[in-house]
Amino acid sequence: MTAPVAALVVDRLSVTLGGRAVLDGLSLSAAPGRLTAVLGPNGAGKTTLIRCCTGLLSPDAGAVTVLGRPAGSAEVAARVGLMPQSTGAWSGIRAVELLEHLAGLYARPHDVDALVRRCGIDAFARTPYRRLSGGQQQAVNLAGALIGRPELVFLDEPTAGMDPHARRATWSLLDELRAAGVAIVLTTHAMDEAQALADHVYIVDAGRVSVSGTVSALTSGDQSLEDVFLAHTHGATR
Ligand SMILES: Nc1ncnc2c1ncn2[C@@H]1O[C@H](COP(=O)(O)OP(=O)(O)OP(=O)(O)O)[C@@H](O)[C@H]1O
Repeated sequence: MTAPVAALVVDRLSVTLGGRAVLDGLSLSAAPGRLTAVLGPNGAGKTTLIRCCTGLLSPDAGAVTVLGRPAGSAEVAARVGLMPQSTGAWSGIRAVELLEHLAGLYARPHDVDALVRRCGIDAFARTPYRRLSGGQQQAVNLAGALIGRPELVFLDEPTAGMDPHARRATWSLLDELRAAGVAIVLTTHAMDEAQALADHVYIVDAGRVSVSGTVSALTSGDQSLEDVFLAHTHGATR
């Protein structure tokens, strides 16, 4: 059996911002039907990595290949989803209007009503975005990332601010996406989340991968994933 083609290949990526090396030769990959977790302390470079992978930022060195094409190329833009940490000010638009607008950008989008129900946002789908709670905004942002049926989706701390019900509902949605063959790249500070969801984990520190592997390989012996994280990263934001 041949190995599945990688959905994402990040090859020795380097980015300098404000005179500082934010990414420093970082390499990783992600496969279809797998959830890849990128963990790291505040300021480790996770969001910068996602910005490079989605074509929002050009690296100083290295390459990112997304679905077989260079990151940011027009051919793959419609096949990739992004849930950023913050969407900025959507302001007065209602969730359902936002999703209808986004659906119009794709050739084969999900049905908005069905996605609204599946993401548990029906109760507040007609509330202006700025009036939503933090966790409700996260749920809308997740729906926005999925509306175009992406083959590869980047989720930057998708469950931050969600209550345990919403978090578990999101986990089950991610399981469904994975089973449907979607490649999921997720960042989180919740070690239990990474432990529960990830097929493969990359722990990033100061812009490079300090250790990687499956959860079971990383946590062999008595170590929890948090122990491994603490052992392979530095505490202070630099
Ligand atoms: N435009 C910029 N100019 C200068 N420095 C920047 C810029 N954008 C990001 N940085 C710096 O790059 C570093 C990495 O930021 P990044 O947002 O990628 O971290 P992160 O791993 O996502 O952190 P967190 O877990 O807190 O979200 C930080 O120190 C940040 O201050």
